[in-house]
Amino acid sequence: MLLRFWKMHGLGNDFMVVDLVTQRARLPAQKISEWANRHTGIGFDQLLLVEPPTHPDMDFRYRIFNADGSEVENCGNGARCFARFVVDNQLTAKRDIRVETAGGPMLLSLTDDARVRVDMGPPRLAPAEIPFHAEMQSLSYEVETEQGTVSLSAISMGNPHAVVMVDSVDTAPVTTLGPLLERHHRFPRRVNVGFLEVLSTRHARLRVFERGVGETRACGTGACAAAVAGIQQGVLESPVNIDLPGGQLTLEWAGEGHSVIMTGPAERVFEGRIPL
Ligand SMILES: N[C@@H](CCC[C@H](N)C(=O)O)C(=O)O
Repeated sequence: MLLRFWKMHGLGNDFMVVDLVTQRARLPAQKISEWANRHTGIGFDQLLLVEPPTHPDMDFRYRIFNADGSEVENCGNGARCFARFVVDNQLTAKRDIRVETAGGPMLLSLTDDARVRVDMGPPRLAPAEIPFHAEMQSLSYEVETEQGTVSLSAISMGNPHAVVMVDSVDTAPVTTLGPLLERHHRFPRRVNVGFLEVLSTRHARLRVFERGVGETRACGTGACAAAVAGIQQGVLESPVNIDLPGGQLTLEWAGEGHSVIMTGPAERVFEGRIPL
């Protein structure tokens, strides 16, 4: 069979998006990592599946697979592409779309300026919910690594994130410390690692070493986690603009118990069919 898909991206974090509402397919992990390959496949950071909901109050189920084939709980840039995909493919006539993910429900809304606003739900800060091994919840934790002791915040946006404050993202050890922390024993389900440089209370820069992928051009959930970490530590204020290598996201957060709101673009690159 030929499987129809769209190639999309949100700030250069790129996706293969497959409609499993009108098509039926089973996609083994090995197939996903073959297609993710940038030399011999389609090339993408994540595969996004659009499925019918399993709960009556939801519009769709949204599933996410990293380039290594592992299924994960959430993807923020993908959520914006998901909204654009279901609207442009006329899978819904709604402008406010409720989706279920393994990381919890999300509300996706198309804005008048062609961007997508996502209610990502509240961040989870209790160590057991991240999951992260720590005796008690704290704004920052000291973690021992082969590169010395690293001070980081640990936050779940449905998926796990570590945020490390740096003086400059240009010189931050993204590709050396990133993989060490990704597989650190204190993060039993591995972790996405963000390096945050604060420029002012409303403006920051971020690079993210993503679990199951490596450094990407942008990470939506990583930007949410970085905004939460910065606001909690009193160095950022909501709303905050975060510059990633692929472009800018706007994040809003009113504090513990409130949802993080992320706004940014979602683009279609091309559509295709691939043998399954
Ligand atoms: N690119 C994403 C996050 C994708 C999942 C992540 N790599 C994980 O393993 O949790 C985003 O935009 O949030």
